[in-house]
Amino acid sequence: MKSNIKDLEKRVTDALGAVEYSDHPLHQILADLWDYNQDQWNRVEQMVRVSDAYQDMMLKREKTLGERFDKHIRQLEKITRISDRYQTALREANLELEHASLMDTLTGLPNRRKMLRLLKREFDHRPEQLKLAMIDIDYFKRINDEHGHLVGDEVLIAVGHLIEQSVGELGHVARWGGEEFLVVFSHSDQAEVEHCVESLVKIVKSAKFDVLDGQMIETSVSVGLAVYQPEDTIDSMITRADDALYGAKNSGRNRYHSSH
Ligand SMILES: Nc1nc2c(ncn2[C@@H]2O[C@H](COP(=O)(O)OP(=O)(O)OP(=O)(O)O)[C@@H](O)[C@H]2O)c(=O)[nH]1
Repeated sequence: MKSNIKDLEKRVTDALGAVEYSDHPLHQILADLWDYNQDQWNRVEQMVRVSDAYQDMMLKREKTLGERFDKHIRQLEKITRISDRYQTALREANLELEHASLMDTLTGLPNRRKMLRLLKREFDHRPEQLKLAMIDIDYFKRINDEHGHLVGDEVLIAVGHLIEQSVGELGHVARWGGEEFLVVFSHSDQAEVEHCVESLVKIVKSAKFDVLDGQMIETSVSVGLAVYQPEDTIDSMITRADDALYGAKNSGRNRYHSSH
């Protein structure tokens, strides 16, 4: 607690009794002591001011650093979000590409590539269950020649749908190429498959396709059926289905033949 000089003088005078304080030898010593204390006090005050200024500066610097850190974090978050979006878009584009590369753009059916994959999988797992039906539209060239290519396309699409509907859950249908379709049956017995193929031939024959130019077009299909044999490979099964189809064509079309 800092004392006032007047208090001090009074306390000293009181302590010395009647003696006049200003004449006393202690007067100068106490005055010097007072000056010395005052100096110390000023020094302490100055140190406190320096310390406050230092703390103030440190707080400001901390704040600036914190703000910069937050800004960097925000930028990082933004970059991460952009990168996530980019990766998702890339994944989706890849899936779309993959899907597009496996589908026939005209009929919307799986294409030959996809069918070969499926065939390989089925062949690896349970070949003894496999039956293939190669289906070809009869005299399709005539439809193109008489009605034009666009009408031919419509007939192709319509026949593809009919085949898909007729086969249903029994098998998988693909556009094999041109006016040919391939059906893979992997879990049905021979009688079931033969019945399916036979009714498919009838259904196409009795259908009337209402196409672009307003005319009703009729057509038919020929089918070659290959049932798995122990020595078969995928290629040999396809060849046997093709041979049977050739037989059906040569026997007058609008029918199915089984390979031997
Ligand atoms: N419109 C259209 N025609 C196609 C397409 N792909 C193949 N074709 C046509 O299909 C026709 C096939 O003719 P051919 O191989 O002579 O057979 P076809 O006339 O059906 O006679 P058969 O098979 O012997 O009964 C050709 O004229 C091809 O141009 C297609 O995507 N769209």
